[in-house]
Parts: sequence; structure tokens; C-alpha cells
Amino acid sequence: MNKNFVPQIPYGTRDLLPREAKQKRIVEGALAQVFSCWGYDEIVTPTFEYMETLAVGTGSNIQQHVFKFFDKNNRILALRPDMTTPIARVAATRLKEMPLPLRLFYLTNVFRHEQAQAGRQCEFYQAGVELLGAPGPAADAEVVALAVEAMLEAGLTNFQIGLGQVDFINGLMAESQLSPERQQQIKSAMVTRDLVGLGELLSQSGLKQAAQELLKQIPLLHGREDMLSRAYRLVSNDLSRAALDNLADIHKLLAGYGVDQYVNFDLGIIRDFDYYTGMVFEGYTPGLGFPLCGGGRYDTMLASLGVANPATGFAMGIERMLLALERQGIGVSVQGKDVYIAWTEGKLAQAIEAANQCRRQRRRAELALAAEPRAVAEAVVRTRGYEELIYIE
Ligand SMILES: N[C@@H](Cc1c[nH]c[nH+]1)C(=O)O
Repeated sequence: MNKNFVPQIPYGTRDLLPREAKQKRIVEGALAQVFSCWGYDEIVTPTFEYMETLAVGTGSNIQQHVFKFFDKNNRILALRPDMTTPIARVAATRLKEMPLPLRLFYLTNVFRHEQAQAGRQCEFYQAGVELLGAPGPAADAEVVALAVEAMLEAGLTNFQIGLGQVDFINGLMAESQLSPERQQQIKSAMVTRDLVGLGELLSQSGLKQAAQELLKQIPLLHGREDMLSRAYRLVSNDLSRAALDNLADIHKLLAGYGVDQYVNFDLGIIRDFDYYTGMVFEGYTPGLGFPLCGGGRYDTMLASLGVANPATGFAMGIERMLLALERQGIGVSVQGKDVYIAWTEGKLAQAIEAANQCRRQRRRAELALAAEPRAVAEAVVRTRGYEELIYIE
């Protein structure tokens, strides 16, 4: 074997060492608990699916980030870039006879080819929910309120949700009568908040100055209720105005949930998945340059998969949550092991008995695998942070 061989892991992947794995499990445990308290049931789907399924509703922004490969029959497979499409597939097929609404949650890994950095890897973990078969603001408000609750439960206190509505922009785009390609370019500039690029696109668009100014303002339209009234006066088309009414309705319900202090309006939010058809939202926290969670309403995806049903949901990035907690000095406390059991020559059987007893009492006990002097065992306990030494002699 080549002595210089240093095994590497693929670009954009990470090992979660025991401490991080423990923190991840603690946060995921807390999230699973909240989701199930809100009536959501866990679902598990395959890590990879046929590309044609995953392509439904994702759009080109995401498709260029999908990992693809072939099966033996040359069908194109892909690693899931999110859980929304796989869950919609299950809902439209195996769960299609179930009474609606369906409330499902997941804790799992997803894959997107990204420029890797802290908090953004090609394989990452998401916790999320999908609420299927429910139209209207009540379902959207439930999902946003649950996202707030989930963040609080994970231990975060300083965060804000930005609430937007894709029809606000859609109404303006329809009014503009620009070509679909041009509309897409403008939306992409808005997704990345590339204000300079947006300005250039608009100046080349041939739109009247007033229409250009209005579109340029969209990324800046964020704030509390008064911003909604301001936006209402800026637009005159029905679609954009209905979008604003919808946001006001959702916001009223969020006040009922007691979470409205965490929510602002942000009409510039356009998510990178194409499947959104209504309310969209993103959660932000200081010190993290990207959203912690995001989601929204997607009412046409299930029809493309076979059963027409409205739906709404969100997902939260687990690594991002852990990073945010760490950066804000909110440690996820990871418990050490309780007992170290060491033994002198000939006493292994008794040591095993002692370990059995501890474990029956749900104490975390680690058993030495070779005899060692008491002084060595004491040093192990000190350096590895056990609560107690049981020394069998
Ligand atoms: N799947 C979306 C979040 C979402 C869930 N449901 C609706 N949207 C994402 O990964 O960003």
C-alpha cells in the first residue's frame, strides 16, 4: 500500500465527531418532540429517487445543484435535494386515501452541490414538516408558528422570521409583460439580492421608469404592518393586492399563537425552489449569513404527482442551528459518561457484572478491556471526565 495515502472525504461532506453527533441528536430529539406535540407523524423516504420525480417543481435553480447518477438500466437517479418533493410523491401515491390534512415531519440528510463553507455543505441535515391537503391562512400560520416554536425549543431566542408572498412579485411580473426568460433573470437577481444586477436588468428591460422603480424597491420592502399598507398603495393589480391581504390574514393568526413578535414582512423573499405558490418565509439569526429555516405554500406540486392538493411546510438546517447556537454562546450541553469500570488481573467477570448493573440503571458505563492498576484508572477518569470510578480488585 502507498504509505503516503491519506484518505479524504468528498468535497462538501463532513464527519460529525462524537461531540457534534451528540449535539445533533439532542437538537433533533427536541425538534421531533415539538413536531409530534403539534400532531405531526414522522416519515422516512429513500435517499435517492428517480430524477424525473425530483424534477417536479424544483426548477432549474435547484436542478443544477442535484447529484445525479445511473441505475443498472440507465435510468437517471438523484440524491434528494430536499424532502418536500419525496413527501409529496408519497402523499400523492401511497397515502392518497388518507383523510386530509396530513401532517408529516422528517429529520434527515439532503444533498445539494454547493460552494462549501461553515453552515453550507453538499450533504446536510434538515428537520421539517409538511402539512398536506390544507388551503388557507390557518395552515400557513400553523407552519410558521411551528417554525418559531421549533427554534425556541432548539434553544435559540434571538431570531426573526421574514414573511413574504410570491404572488406579490408574480402580479407585478404579469403586469410588466416581460418575456418569461427576462422575468426569471429578474427573479434570480432578487433571490440572490443582487441589487446592482437587478438594476442593470431593469434598465435593459424596456419597462417604463415607474415600473422599473417599483421592481427595484421590492427587495427593500420589509417591515411591520405599516409596510404592508405602504406596499398596498404601491401596486394596483389584483394578484399583488390579494397576496398582501393573505399576509395580513396569516399575521393576524400568528398574533393568536403569540409569536408575532418574531415575524416581520419581507416582500423580497423569493425562495430558490420554483414550487412555491403563496406565502413564503425564512428565519434569520444574527451572525449567520444565510437562513436558518425556510418554507412556504406549494399548491400545484401534488397535482403534478397525481393528486391535486394544496400544501405548505418548512425545513430547518440542523448544522446551521448548531452553528448559530455555538456562535451565540448557547451551548448544547452534552453529558459525559457516568462511570468508568476498571479491574485488576483476574477480575473481568466481576467487572462485567458491575457494568451490567450500572447499565440496567441507565447509567452510562464504560468497561476497561484490560486489567490496569488503580492509578492508571484514576488518571483515565480525570482526563476523560467520568463522574465515578468503580475499581474491582
Ligand atoms: N424543502 C424546502 C423547505 C420546505 C418545506 N416545505 C415547503 N418548503 C427547503 O429545503 O428549503
